[in-house]
Amino acid sequence: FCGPPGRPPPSPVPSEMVATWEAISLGRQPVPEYFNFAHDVLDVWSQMEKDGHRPPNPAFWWVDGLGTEVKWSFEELGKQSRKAANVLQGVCSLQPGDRMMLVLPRIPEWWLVSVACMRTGAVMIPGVSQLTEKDLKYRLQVSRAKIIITSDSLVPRVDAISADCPSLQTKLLVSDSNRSGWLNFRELLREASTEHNCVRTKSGDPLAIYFTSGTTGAPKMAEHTQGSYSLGFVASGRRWVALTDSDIFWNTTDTGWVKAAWTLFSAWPHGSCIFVHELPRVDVKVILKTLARFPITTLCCVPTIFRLLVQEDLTRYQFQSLKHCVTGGEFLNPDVREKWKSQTGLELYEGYGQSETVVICANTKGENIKSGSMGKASPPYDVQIVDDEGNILPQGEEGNVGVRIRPTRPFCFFSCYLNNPEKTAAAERGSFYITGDRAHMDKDGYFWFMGRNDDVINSSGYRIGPVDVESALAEHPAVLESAVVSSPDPIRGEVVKAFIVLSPGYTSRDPEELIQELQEHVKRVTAPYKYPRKVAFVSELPKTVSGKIQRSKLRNQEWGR
Ligand SMILES: Nc1ncnc2c1ncn2[C@@H]1O[C@H](COP(=O)(O)OP(=O)(O)OP(=O)(O)O)[C@@H](O)[C@H]1O
Repeated sequence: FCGPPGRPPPSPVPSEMVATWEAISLGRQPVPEYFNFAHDVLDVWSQMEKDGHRPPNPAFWWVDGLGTEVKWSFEELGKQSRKAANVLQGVCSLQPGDRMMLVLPRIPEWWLVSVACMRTGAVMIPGVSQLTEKDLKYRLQVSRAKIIITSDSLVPRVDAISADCPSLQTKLLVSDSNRSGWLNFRELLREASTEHNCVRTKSGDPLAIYFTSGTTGAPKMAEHTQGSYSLGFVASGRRWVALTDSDIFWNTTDTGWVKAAWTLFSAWPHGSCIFVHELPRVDVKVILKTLARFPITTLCCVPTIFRLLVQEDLTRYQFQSLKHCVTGGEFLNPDVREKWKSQTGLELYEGYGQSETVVICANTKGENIKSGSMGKASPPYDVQIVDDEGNILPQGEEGNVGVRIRPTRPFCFFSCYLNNPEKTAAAERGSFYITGDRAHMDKDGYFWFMGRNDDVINSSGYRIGPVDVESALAEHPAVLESAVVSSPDPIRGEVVKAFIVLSPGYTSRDPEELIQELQEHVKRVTAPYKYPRKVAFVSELPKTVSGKIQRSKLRNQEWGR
């Protein structure tokens, strides 16, 4: 079933088919020379659906919270995405290998266009709707994207810079109204043919480009291949996300982040349904009501959202079908996991990875969870703690999280930072790719995250990971959330400073007294040298649109950078 397009796909038994993909995903079988997710996965599921080999739940289920719903079977998804592919190849003249920027809110067209890119062999470059004119110009210029597809809100920003982007030939708008200089995607889709021959892509052909967030210089373009993403999530989709063809999986992520692609490539190989709520902004009440109202079986949110969810009285909600919850993208405080578990009876499985990779570590279903650890290495990755030269460090020692890339680079890995051989080389030390994160591994192979390289605090010779201090603070009822960073100190060089958002009910406490209480609390629950010598109460923490705490902003503020 990895054969060329054109031939009707055979209809194997789902379990056999998924087992083959999983064996490839685990590195136990070679990656086929040719692979195209739309043809080799989605169209095969469509056939199995027709043959009655799949439960009747949709492949895609979108709600806007106002009563509008879109439900597609694999067959309907196939039909609509073939129409979309015809729009891209026809009026937009997109050729295989051409790049397309995809900046849409959580609307069904994001999934359609992603699949249409696969069908046409185009390379998608997802981005978030918060991109400024400057961000858009930079991304369009360096990627030389030929098309951008977006919605109304971004039109003025794109129009303001498109004259400076010579490669940009077509602007596609997803809207019910028309704009001068823009093609209307919805109108074109309505007219398009449902007949389309999927392009025969090689597994090594590019599939997607993700811009890194650019914490250390200009954002870099991490390129993934067809094989990397299409097959790289099958194993973690089953082991970490525990997906089957009867599951309905909701990940609240923004479409511009890798997590949206992670979800797509985890869920659909298993025949699961991807559930989407338009969710224009994060609203915990909406999330809880949605979980109660729809038969969602599997949930993924960033830890920040779980931190907010556990502040609510969860016993007021009955989640009719929820049975498996995963999180990742930043550190999960053990306290949050325990509160979620005690209130819902559900375990929270943490995973760890990057835009450059698939899942690096995870707490998989059925394995013992060590609270505070991000789990064990996710095969086929060989993950080790290494020094700055790439030498493997002894168990328990803190170092860089490294993924082995020599003698064999895992297939499920970014190919390079495009146009940036220096940065690509700089991320490699010896036989390892260096993630930029610090951690240690215990004797059982569990990884314990300490912080990003830049976030680790060095105070009087002690190295302190911010997440340890934040987790200790999280155990105090006064703390809603916190961010811990280094702050200059004339004697110690740098000291630990905690920025704390107080829980409701604690805001009227005497600040000096509360600071002392919190400092004593941290000294009690973790090594005393880690306690925050400086504390500031704030109303909110700076976060990325994906909800991650931006410690670098607070640190720069402290150091006057
Ligand atoms: N489970 C986890 N625990 C702790 N940190 C995590 C976890 N999962 C992901 N991360 C953090 O998120 C990073 C990867 O995130 P992503 O690729 O989205 O880039 P980003 O957050 O935009 O960061 P960058 O600034 O490096 O571009 C990891 O390197 C790690 O620092």
